Amino acid sequence: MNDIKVAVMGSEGVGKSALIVRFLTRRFIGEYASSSECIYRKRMSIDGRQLNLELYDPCSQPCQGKSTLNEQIHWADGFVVVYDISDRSSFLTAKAIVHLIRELHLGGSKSRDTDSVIFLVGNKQDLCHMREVDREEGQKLASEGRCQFYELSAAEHYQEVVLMFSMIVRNASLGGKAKERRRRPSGSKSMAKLINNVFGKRRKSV
Ligand SMILES: Nc1nc2c(ncn2[C@@H]2O[C@H](COP(=O)(O)OP(=O)(O)OP(=O)(O)O)[C@@H](O)[C@H]2O)c(=O)[nH]1
Repeated sequence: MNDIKVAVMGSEGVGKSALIVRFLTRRFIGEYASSSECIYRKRMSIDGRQLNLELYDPCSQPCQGKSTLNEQIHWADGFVVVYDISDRSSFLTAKAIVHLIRELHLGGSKSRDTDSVIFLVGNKQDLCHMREVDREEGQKLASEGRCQFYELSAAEHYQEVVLMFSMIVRNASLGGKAKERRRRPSGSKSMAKLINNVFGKRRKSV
């Protein structure tokens, strides 16, 4: 079965955990523990193919064994880069992350193949009365960084969140890195071991 690894990235408090929990459990809880990083696992069927999804939720606060941004980028097949539409500084962080992913993961590749594995997400759309980042700015960054763009609310939207995650998983499964792993099954085992060593973290199944 195909393993697909998606990292959810962005600055503190933008709603990374809220989006993941919404996708995995349908619920919006309101407060989420953020003292440890973790990988959530889920089996999915996309286009009739069975996939094992691993979703990485980083820890914004200093914590033991914390992986670096570079490690997260090298680990993942697909990226959800989140900012909060009511917080401009989170948008600037998202911008820096998008550029870093393009440089490190995609090696500056101009191939169309790589265009669809970064999703830029403006979260907390329900706070549009406190908006600090215009939708057009998000769209502009997405087109510069060749990302897909979504504006949504983990608090209020369920279908949109599910659609967004389903699309990134689908695109990541078709991307170059996942394809390469499928061609080299023996390599994938040792890679999984290596990743476990790097992250050395608890895994959750939902
Ligand atoms: N209004 C509103 N609040 C949200 C939304 N998504 C998340 N929040 C709130 O934003 C706060 C931070 O959410 P988290 O999911 O913990 O954010 P995070 O990015 O995982 O934060 P760290 O783990 O600290 O990096 C919480 O109080 C959430 O309830 C949203 O769509 N709308």
